[in-house]
Amino acid sequence: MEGKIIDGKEISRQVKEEVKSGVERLKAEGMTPGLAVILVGDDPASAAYVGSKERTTKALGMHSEVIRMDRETSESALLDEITRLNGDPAIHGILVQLPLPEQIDEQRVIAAIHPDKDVDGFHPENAGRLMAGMDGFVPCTPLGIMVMLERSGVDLNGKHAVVVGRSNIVGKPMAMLLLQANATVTICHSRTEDLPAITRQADVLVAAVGREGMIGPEHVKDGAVVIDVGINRGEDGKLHGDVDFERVLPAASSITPVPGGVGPMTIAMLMSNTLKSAGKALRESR
Ligand SMILES: NC(=O)C1=CN([C@@H]2O[C@H](COP(=O)(O)OP(=O)(O)OC[C@H]3O[C@@H](n4cnc5c(N)ncnc54)[C@H](OP(=O)(O)O)[C@@H]3O)[C@@H](O)[C@H]2O)C=CC1
Ligand SMILES: Nc1nc(=O)c2c([nH]1)NC[C@@H]1CN(c3ccc(C(=O)N[C@@H](CCC(=O)O)C(=O)O)cc3)C=[N+]21
Repeated sequence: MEGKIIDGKEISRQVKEEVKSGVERLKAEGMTPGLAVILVGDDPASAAYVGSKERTTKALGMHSEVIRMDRETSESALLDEITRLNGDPAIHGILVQLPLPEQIDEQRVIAAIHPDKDVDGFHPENAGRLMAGMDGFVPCTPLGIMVMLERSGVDLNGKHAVVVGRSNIVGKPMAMLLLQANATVTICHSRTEDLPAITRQADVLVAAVGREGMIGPEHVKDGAVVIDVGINRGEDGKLHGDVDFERVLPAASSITPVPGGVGPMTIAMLMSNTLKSAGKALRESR
């Protein structure tokens, strides 16, 4: 049983330590990495994530700017703010917290962020770079999962990885990274027929759906590695994953918990991407 639960909190702590050292090295060269986060509206969950990003940014010695905009903000006012941040030399990363209110077109907003400051990796240029195997920003959640797998000694070479979910921010980039690591990859979604038959083939199963406990023991092969991306607020007021943790645990060779799994890695990789952006800006200024 020992070591079976992949400790995302601990691995994220290590990544953040490494980022902190990198920030100190850049500062010694006169460069302070800066991250801007835009929050539109006052959804409590979004506000909590933004608060935690702000605290972490500062704790690692980086410059943090949080822009809070009214729920009724127009798309053009948000685009103006992004244009200003695109031109601000103190800002190396721009994150617009999703979801956005319905009067604002998410795709247009994402496309307005300069690709070199797109630390979320959501811009179509960065999505294309990932698909083409070129350097660029990789979305933080799938990138964090790759770091967790590496540091837990999971070998992906030739293994069957099954990703449940095909969003642009989690499922699709996750599948691409697993493919790059030489896994054989299957992507499942809401139209998939006989989901358990496919997920039971997985050596590595990634659940990124947003339905509490939808992955049960009948979905999991003995000895599989199970990664739970889902963040669902349960009726008990607590956070739950997409995986029915207690019932899947016996079959899994290793498994990530919620909370304390993928979530903390997402923030750590956001910090890592911001450091990477600032490092690139410094090199290009020379
Ligand atoms: N831990 C973290 O850091 C993060 C966690 N999350 C969490 O991860 C989860 C997924 O996020 P996100 O990708 O943005 O969500 P989306 O809602 O964008 O995507 C969900 C995906 O799940 C698929 N799906 C829905 N129902 C089923 C089903 N019954 N069987 C199989 N597939 C299904 C959908 O299929 P279709 O395309 O056909 O509709 C879709 O592709 C959420 O709980 C979210 O909160 C997200 C980001 C970061
Ligand atoms: N532009 C944008 N980029 C994002 O990366 C982004 C976003 N919008 N919108 C929302 C989702 C969700 N997301 C999470 C980040 C951290 C935790 C996290 O740290 N979770 C902790 C628990 C936190 C708690 O207790 O509330 C954990 O799982 O242990 C969860 C979810 C980033 N997202």
